[in-house]
Amino acid sequence: MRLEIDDLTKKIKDQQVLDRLNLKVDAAELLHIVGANGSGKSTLFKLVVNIMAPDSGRIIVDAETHIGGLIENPSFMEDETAKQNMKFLATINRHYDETKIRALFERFGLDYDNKKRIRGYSLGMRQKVGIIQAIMENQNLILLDEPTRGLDQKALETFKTLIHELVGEKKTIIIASHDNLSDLSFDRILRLDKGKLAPL
Ligand SMILES: Nc1ncnc2c1ncn2[C@@H]1O[C@H](COP(=O)(O)OP(=O)(O)OP(=O)(O)O)[C@@H](O)[C@H]1O
Repeated sequence: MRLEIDDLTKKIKDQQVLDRLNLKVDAAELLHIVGANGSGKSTLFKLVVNIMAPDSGRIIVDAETHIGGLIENPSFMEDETAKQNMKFLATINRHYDETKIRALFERFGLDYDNKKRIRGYSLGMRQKVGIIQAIMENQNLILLDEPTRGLDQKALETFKTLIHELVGEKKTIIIASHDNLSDLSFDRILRLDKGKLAPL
């Protein structure tokens, strides 16, 4: 796993969202990026997963980096079930591990065989499915944008336990949020402000 960001710049509609931003992430690091609404957290993640192009600067990832991401509101095929969505998403990389996914659904109190369409899922349920798809293929760089949004207390505990397990498995995890998630033991906390990352 390697992630290095050099002088990344992105303007959206005349707003300088990212301004020569630099970041070097260590393998197995648990990193927290804190930023106010609109500070550019989602934009940064979109650039890292390459669904948006920077104006300048570069993002270096190596061939061993397999990224899993929950960015903004997780989007799914709304008229399909959770299982159909997971199968589809995993098929892109041919890593469909039903036993693992089923266990993750159970931990979050979701029924993997529920025939309900994703359209009928609550915000918290969607968020859980979004977290699961970001980790279900053993991804080694996990980007989570406001992952705790909509989660109830029980789901929050499950989420924290899961993060600790992933840290134990030496996964590199970046969590972006507007508030501080103080009960996760982050290796580093950075603030995104005025387009740049700085120590909190
Ligand atoms: N598609 C778009 N059209 C217009 N403006 C956009 C678009 N995407 C992002 N922006 C603007 O870019 C800035 C950064 O947005 P971004 O979503 O990256 O912030 P964020 O830190 O993730 O915010 P939040 O915490 O509210 O999710 C905001 O000012 C936003 O209004």
